[in-house]
Amino acid sequence: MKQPIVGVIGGSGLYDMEGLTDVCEVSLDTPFGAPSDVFVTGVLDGVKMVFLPRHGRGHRLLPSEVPYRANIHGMKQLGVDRIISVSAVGSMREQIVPGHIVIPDQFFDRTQGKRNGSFFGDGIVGHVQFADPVCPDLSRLLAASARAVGATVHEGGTYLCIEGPNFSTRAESKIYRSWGVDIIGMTNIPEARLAREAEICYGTVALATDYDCWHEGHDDVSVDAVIAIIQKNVATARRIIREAVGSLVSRPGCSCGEALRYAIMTAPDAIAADTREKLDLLIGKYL
Ligand SMILES: CSC[C@H]1O[C@H](OP(=O)(O)O)[C@H](O)[C@@H]1O
Ligand SMILES: Nc1ncnc2[nH]cnc12
Repeated sequence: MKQPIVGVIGGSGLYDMEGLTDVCEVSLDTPFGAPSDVFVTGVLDGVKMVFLPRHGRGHRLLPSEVPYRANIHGMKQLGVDRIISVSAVGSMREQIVPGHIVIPDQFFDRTQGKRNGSFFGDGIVGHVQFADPVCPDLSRLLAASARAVGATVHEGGTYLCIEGPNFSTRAESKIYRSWGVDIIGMTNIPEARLAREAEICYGTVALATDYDCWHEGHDDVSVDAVIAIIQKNVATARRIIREAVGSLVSRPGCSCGEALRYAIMTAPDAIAADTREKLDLLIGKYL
């Protein structure tokens, strides 16, 4: 049975993985361009790991500039079957206090079309199911792991993804709250879509860093406030990952690994050879 290979995509404040043994830096290219940075591979408590800082080391890439397709394709090339995303988010609810952990189970897309959230196109059409955008098994494990390390964790919740890079206006923030969202960030939606198309389980550990700008009793979100909370809590995120990795089972019950089985609309003989080659790693087994 295939042993799990766990990918971690580190967000704001998480630019490396501690505790890995057999560490290697892997620089790779993809049919979708260059990833955010080199991938760091290694072993954590006996489990193979692949780490990538989403914004690159030194935090060089805007949320809209992150090469999401290359990042997920690179993870797939390295055999990753589960991705843990770590992200800083604003809280849209009083009870989600900065420092708390949220494991979202829904996303709401408010990006503005500047990112490519699909591997399909160029003569091949596919539509994956996305009603439940995160892996339920991985997310349950992440929530249990967060509890196990003593974090205050909110299991479930809707992550609203804005384009950024600026934070929201107060009017936007109040309207988003009226929509019933729980947290706000700028990065997770294209990743989750692409991970589903790549048949990789995806789950998010969201660290609440601020109350955005809707809360009259708190300062409006600013980078220095976000960084201060992340610095206090990044160790918790690392402990959650370690705890989760230690409890992984090799075969989850979810259907993420078969997301493309009924998704491809294009007749196999209508797919051009170069498109077929470009997508071979993702769809080859179905053609
Ligand atoms: C530094 S606050 C805004 C920034 O932080 C979040 O990034 P990530 O999801 O990579 O942790 C948010 O989405 C913004 O990109
Ligand atoms: N308030 C906020 N809005 C968008 N992204 C964020 N990341 C952290 N806090 C955020």
